[in-house]
Amino acid sequence: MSPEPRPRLAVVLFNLGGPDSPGAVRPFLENLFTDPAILRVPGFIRPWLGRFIAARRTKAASENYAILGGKSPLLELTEEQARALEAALADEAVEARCFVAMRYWHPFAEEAAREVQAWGADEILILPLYPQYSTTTTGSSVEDWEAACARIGLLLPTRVLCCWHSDDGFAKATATLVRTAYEKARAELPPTVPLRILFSAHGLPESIVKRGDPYQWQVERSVAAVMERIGIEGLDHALCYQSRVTPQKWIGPSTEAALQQAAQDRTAVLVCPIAFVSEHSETLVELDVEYGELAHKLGLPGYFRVPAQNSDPAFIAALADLVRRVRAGDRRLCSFAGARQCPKAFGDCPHARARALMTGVGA
Ligand SMILES: C=CC1=C(C)c2cc3[nH]c(cc4nc(cc5[nH]c(cc1n2)c(C)c5CCC(=O)O)C(CCC(=O)O)=C4C)c(C)c3C=C
Ligand SMILES: [Fe+2]
Ligand SMILES: [Fe+2]
Repeated sequence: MSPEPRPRLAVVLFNLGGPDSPGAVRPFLENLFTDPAILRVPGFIRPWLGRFIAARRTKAASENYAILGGKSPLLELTEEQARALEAALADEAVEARCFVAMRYWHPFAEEAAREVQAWGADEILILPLYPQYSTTTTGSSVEDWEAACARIGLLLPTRVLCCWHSDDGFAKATATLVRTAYEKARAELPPTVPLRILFSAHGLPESIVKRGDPYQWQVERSVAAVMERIGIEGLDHALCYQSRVTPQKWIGPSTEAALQQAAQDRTAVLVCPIAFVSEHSETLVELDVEYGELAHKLGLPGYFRVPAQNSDPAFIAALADLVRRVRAGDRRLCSFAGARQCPKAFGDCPHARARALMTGVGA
């Protein structure tokens, strides 16, 4: 007798996406800057203002992607994570397959949703590759996914993992990467030179945080969780924010200011990306090239970087564990069935409040 077929679980990984050729840079930026979660201006101005900002940003962004061979490595790396996660979930009571849905470039949510439909999934689990919830990232992708599913008539039981900023597996895997890089940097530095861990997160306009976006608070929680797992008493560390791309006031301190502070303190730095789990232009160009040059100009006694998690086995195991726990209904995770109901487990996810503030709907 052949065994009962296992129910099919589609795990959908959300990420931001990036251009796959030099010609894609401008339309990718147009998609990004016309997203109402990113450009919060009245709807009638957004299309032209978004396109205008995108046009102005195209040259600088193209120069960055040119360093990476004219395209972002994000899709390839996210696909690798998807395959590794699938392998880690191979022995489950469900048959799990991972799909990638990007927000601003291919494969868009609708392309991913069609693949899920064609595969014949029985249930869906949304796993954003953003550890911290922001209305500009996970929030925007969830809206986009729901709209895509409605368009193609994909109506399946769906669980959404809202955020995993302090997850034990994520924090431990990251702490191991930090410790390894720390020991390597320490070995290269003279013993008298101090070394500071600089956690660098993607910035956000301050107005978005003031309207209730929980991202900054969750980033702080991630830093605390990783530091706790590193477990070395009194380790010098600081948090800063990179990638400001609009003239408004963004949350700080900026990564530039943190490097200036390190120069004043005559300390070397080990930069650790804390809001990205894959390498892309903001790690490989902004951190490695631009801030590396700035560190050199400022005369820092050393500049090192912790690699992003990518498909690090401990990190993939942490993602697999999250998938299992969300399916099992672990109330300690902030997951929800249907984007408009967040249980605010542990009271530590102000995500539902953020949604209400953004959309006027909800909690
Ligand atoms: C107002 C603009 C932006 C906000 C707010 C923002 C939030 C935000 N973004 C990420 C993660 C990524 N951003 C990436 C690229 C990217 N982001 C912006 C603008 C905002 N992001 C731009 C204009 C770009 C394009 C690159 C550039 O012009 O410099 C990427 C992908 C990059 C790649 O190489 O593929 C990621 C990932 C987070 C986590 C976040 C807020 C929490
Ligand atoms: Fe961004
Ligand atoms: Fe939530």
